[in-house]
Amino acid sequence: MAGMRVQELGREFGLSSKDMLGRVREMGIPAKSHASVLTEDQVRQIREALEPVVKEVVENGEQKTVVVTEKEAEEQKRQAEEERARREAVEKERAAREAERARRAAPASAASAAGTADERAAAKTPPTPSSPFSGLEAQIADAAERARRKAEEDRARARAAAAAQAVAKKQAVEAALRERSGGKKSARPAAAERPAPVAAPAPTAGRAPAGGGNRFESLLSQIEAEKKRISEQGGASKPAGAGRRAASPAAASGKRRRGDQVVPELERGGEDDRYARMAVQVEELQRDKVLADARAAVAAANTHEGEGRRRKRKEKRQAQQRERLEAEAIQKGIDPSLLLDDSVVEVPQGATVQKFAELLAVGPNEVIKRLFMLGNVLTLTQSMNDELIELVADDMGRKVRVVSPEEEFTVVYHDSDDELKPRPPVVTVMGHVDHGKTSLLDAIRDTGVAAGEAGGITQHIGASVVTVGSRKITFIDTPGHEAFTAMRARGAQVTDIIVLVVAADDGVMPQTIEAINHARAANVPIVVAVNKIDKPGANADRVRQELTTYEVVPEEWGGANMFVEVSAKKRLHIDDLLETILLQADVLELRANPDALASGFVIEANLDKGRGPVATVLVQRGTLKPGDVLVAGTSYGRVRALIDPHGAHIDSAIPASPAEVLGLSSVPVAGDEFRVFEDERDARRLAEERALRERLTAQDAKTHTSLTDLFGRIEEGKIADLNLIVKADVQGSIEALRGAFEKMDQSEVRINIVHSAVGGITETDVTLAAASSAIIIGFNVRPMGKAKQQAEKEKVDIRLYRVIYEALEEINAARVGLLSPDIVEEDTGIAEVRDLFKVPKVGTIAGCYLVEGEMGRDDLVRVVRDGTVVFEGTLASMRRFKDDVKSVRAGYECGLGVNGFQDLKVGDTIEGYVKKEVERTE
Ligand SMILES: Nc1nc2c(ncn2[C@@H]2O[C@H](COP(=O)(O)OP(=O)(O)OP(=O)(O)O)[C@@H](O)[C@H]2O)c(=O)[nH]1
Repeated sequence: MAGMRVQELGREFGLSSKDMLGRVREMGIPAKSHASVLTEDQVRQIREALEPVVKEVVENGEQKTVVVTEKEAEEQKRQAEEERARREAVEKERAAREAERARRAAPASAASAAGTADERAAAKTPPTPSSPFSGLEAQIADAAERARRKAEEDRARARAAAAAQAVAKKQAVEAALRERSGGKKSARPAAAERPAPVAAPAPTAGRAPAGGGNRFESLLSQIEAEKKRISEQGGASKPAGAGRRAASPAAASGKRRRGDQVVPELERGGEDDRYARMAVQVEELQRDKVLADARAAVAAANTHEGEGRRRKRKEKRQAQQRERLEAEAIQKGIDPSLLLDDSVVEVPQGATVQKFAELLAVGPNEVIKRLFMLGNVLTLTQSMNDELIELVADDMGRKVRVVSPEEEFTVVYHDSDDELKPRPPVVTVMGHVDHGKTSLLDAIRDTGVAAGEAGGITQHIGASVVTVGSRKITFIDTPGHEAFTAMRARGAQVTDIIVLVVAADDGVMPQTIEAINHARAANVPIVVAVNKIDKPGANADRVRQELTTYEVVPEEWGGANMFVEVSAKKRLHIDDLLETILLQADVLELRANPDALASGFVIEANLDKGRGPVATVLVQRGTLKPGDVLVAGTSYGRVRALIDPHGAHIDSAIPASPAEVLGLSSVPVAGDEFRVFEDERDARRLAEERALRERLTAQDAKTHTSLTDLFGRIEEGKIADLNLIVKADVQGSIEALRGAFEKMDQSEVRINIVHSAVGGITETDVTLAAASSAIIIGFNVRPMGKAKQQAEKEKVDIRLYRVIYEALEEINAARVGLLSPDIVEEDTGIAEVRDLFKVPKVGTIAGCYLVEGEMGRDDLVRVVRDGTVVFEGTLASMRRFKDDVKSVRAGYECGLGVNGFQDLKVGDTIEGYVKKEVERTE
């Protein structure tokens, strides 16, 4: 049952809706009206409270449910009073009527003196009326009156008896409570004060019906006396022997002492104990209610407080976790929302199908099926690449985040101020070709050696350390921006200062500018070494002047760059340069924590025949020692030996120190980060996962950069360089293109011409393009041999142009994602010229063999000789034997004439093509 209305419950107890509502409210149960629905609990509570005080009484042969409370008892007394008054009035009236009847009957009795016994008997009962009808009426009225009176008397007696019993029981309750409440009170001679014993009213009541009219008087007076006595007694007993009277008898009689709850003898009392039970129950109810309220209040307070505390703690923990995740996400360069979203499942990079299924709690078959639908047939133990992981998850409506091993093992170093110790600067030398980078490094090393390392012969390990007084400077041996960029591309930020070498006789050159750009991109300060000042044409000021254009401004001119004029060849001012580098280092306040597990970058690595994989590492933090377990890229191992740039075995390498490391499992790559692990297993795991990832990346790399997706890739940050292989019919085109690129803004994407040459596009070009993810640009050249097929296979983008302008425009557009719709030249057929015929008035006709496809009469054609397009135009004629035809298919011979081109040669190819506009997909 869902609930019950107040009125329904009232009906159950024989109470009016109003009464029931009052009771419900008294119990502290909120109910607005009689129609309010009570919950099951509330109904149970009300029943428990009311049932003990509900008593079945029999009245006039009918069963009736009566609920009695103290108030009702008083009401009953009041009614008894009223009844007594009414009865007195009735008695009076009856007496008057009797007198009247006697007066009327007097003549009749004289006339029938000799009447029968029946008549006498009749005369005794109803008075004889004056007329036969009036007599009968009087008799009927009399009989009715008597019956009514009798019923009233019975009712009054019953009420009086009930009231008397109630009083007696109340008294018994009082006595019982007094007894239970302690010896002192029970010792009071209360009984002696009582005018009548407890049981007295009952026999009185029992006698009542036997008596006449006055027996009610007597009974009621007894009740009254009893009431008064109880009132007085109750009031007197209250102060517990103090002798004080209660303020009012009603108050005294209506209250109970605390602490007296259960009166077992009364509990057993049956119907007669109604009053007592009621009193006890009311008290119990009140006490229980108060206690329950109190308990509930305490519990609520505790719960709220506890809940509050718990909630606060939970909230704090969650906030901390959120902050930590956010910080981590920012550190790792990922979207924090992915880390914070609980529904995102983290899948390690290169996870197998089985692992993926496990992580997503789905059946492996389901994954395999979806992979199959996506065109990838993978088995349980095969790895999924990032894209597949995301695709399949997306397909399943799940959110995943591919976690790279790097990310998994990413550590955030926090060194306190006192742990940081000054460290030497790490310097890279950059500059234009032949401006003297190598010479300068040699000069510096010589100077350094001369200054500190007696007899030391610097061996090439990728970096060298020079000593200047008590200080050291570490130089990265590989000069030029290629190595610097390659390192940077791998995330290696090893250089603190760049020494920009500018030949004083040559001035600022393209690679000088590139070097400036790289330095700026890496946010590394530049110290300018104006070299070759020994040369006759040297003009250091011109160099200064030119560099200002690129915001490299000498300090003496108010700029931020220190300039030193040197001669690497003559070893002039090398000391000054070193001092200046140290000054710049001072400005940078370079510091590192040497007391930690070592980490840094690989500067160089190679496979030594005798020593196995050898890596030169630059320690950036901590101290590297032999025996350390390190991971460098996909390589890991225990450091078997540490060798310094002088070839000496050392037992530690501190921050900014280069050292050769022996003992690695494989050869790492320059720019790889290295890290010492406490646990060799972790090291192996990270290395293995990285190796796996590399293999997957290699698979992915099949799609090389193309102009179409160039912008997308730049946007995604996947590429920062656009590598080009330029093939042209003449050298001039290449030079013109190179010049044009140099003028282009290369701040977003740097354009590198990886390779350039005159001639058709060869398979070697395609291989090189695939290796360097380059785009092949051809000016008036065509792919030769199998180059085209290979390019298709390797997904190398080949772009063919006729003029430089077209190429520049398209590259520029591609960089900003504004490539116009692609006009694709779709090859139709290729014909080989095998013979030549001179036809009068028509010109040269080429006897051809269709080697590929199907060429149409209206196709555009180009004449290609040694991979170079020698002519482009349309066909003048297409014939098979003597007939003009619309098309010729592969395997057939035909005669082709080219409009406006007579210079056809045997060995040329005539390529047919059509132009088609293709919607861009990006
Ligand atoms: N007169 C003079 N010649 C110098 C000086 N420094 C270098 N050279 C010469 O310039 C030429 C190029 O020097 P390198 O040190 O090889 O220049 P680089 O920048 O390393 O050249 P790449 O490695 O090709 O980029 C050599 O012939 C040097 O001898 C100098 O201070 N004075």
